[in-house]
Amino acid sequence: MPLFCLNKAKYQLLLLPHTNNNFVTTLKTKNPTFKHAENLFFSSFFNKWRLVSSYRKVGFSFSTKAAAVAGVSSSSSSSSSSVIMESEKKGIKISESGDYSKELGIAVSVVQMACSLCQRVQESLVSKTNDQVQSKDDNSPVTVADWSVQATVSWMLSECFGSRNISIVAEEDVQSLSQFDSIGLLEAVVKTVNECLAEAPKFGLNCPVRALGATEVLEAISRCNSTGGPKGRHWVLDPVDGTLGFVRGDQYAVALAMIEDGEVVLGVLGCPNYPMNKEWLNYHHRYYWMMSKLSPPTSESWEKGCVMYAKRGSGEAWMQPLVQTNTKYVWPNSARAIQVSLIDDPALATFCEPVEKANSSHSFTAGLAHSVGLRKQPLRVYSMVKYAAIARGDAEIFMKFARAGYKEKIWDHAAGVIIIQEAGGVVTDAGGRPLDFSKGIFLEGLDRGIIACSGAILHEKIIGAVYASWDSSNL
Ligand SMILES: Nc1ncnc2c1ncn2[C@@H]1O[C@H](COP(=O)(O)OS(=O)(=O)O)[C@@H](OP(=O)(O)O)[C@H]1O
Ligand SMILES: [Mg+2]
Repeated sequence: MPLFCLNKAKYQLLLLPHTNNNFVTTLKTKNPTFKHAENLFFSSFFNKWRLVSSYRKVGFSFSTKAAAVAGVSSSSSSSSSSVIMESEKKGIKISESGDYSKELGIAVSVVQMACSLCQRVQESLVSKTNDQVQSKDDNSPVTVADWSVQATVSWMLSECFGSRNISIVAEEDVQSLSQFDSIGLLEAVVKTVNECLAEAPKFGLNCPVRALGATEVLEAISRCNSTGGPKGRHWVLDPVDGTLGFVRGDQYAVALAMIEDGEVVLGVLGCPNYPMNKEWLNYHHRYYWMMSKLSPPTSESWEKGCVMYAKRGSGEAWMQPLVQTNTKYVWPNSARAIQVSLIDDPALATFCEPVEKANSSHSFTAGLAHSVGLRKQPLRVYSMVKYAAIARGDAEIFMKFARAGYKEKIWDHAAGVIIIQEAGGVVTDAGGRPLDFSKGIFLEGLDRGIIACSGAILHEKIIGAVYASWDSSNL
């Protein structure tokens, strides 16, 4: 590892991947049940259909195609919102019903803004010891970034589409922030939101005419109190997905999706620390951060950060680099198409899973991996960056098996699922059925766990292994 030879054993240890090899569990194989056969048939049909649409050459095509996906045109149309006017000037077409071009264009700009906010806050967390981390009721750390992103995205979407017309389902609630002993935190959030909104023109959006006050910020956060459901249009936001990764200076994501009549129709995933050199996904981002400080800042090997997006039924998913300081964002910002990996041999495939054992059973997935012949170490990555890794072709499988009783939330999956599907992959529950985003904030009816794969062959193998081993597992 010449890159890491700092002649200090300490550093070599630090640079070890934060993954363990747990390929030791052996499983008793059982015959598939009738339900298994039925679900395999279902998933196989579904997968083949997906596969047919995904087996095409995408390569590195640039801007014009990405622009077409988002409906970019030079046409203008009348609109009362100044933010929309600005978007139109940028070339984002006002969408007709079912087109979603305007929504996609604005969502991508807003996520770019949110990523820039998060980067600033995370830099300050990584470089100093922080007093910006709070405890939520469930003891997970919550940061200024969570609330600030939620306020910013909510304010921007309300400006663009009208606060009365908009339904937003988002992770954070306003309670702990509005308590009297949170004044310092609220001040920090208001400051962070205003700093971010002041930069809106750089992202082709309009900033408020004057800085927002605390009441307006709290209002913007609490406006995200929708519970979604089977009818109508709902935006779904995870302001900082992978809070643990964020506070540890590692991977996290800003995830924004749009659900219409229970179906995810748009997904935007900002991954500010996603390394363009995929090998770095194996390492704790803190070391990447440290190395990038040591080596020249212009070095291409440290290039990181992207926003991925997709629109339902387009059969295409796209990735833009993050907007750099002093650069103006111009849609579609050198977007390039992304596609899932074509590897279907388990021995060559990489599987991802949550870092925390508490969030997914590492021993069960190690057993599955062993039984289908996966040989590589699991890639443990925080947040929906795991979905991004599959969509970009950097890994082939993502598995999550939460403990019994835990209900998965729609904001932890919506954006990632549609991006993988449009990039040519398959996402289902462990019974082979599509995830149901129509039932409110939870993925109700989820069968055991979530399986996302680059293609049908690996997907069928994993689903088969789940059926074969579930009854003997202690899940
Ligand atoms: N007990 C339990 N079981 C399963 N899942 C849980 C659990 N608790 C939380 N969560 C949700 O998992 C989100 C983090 O998932 P990750 O895949 O990033 O997990 S990990 O941090 O890498 O371990 C995390 O999202 P964030 O809160 O945005 O970080 C939670 O929504
Ligand atoms: Mg989350």
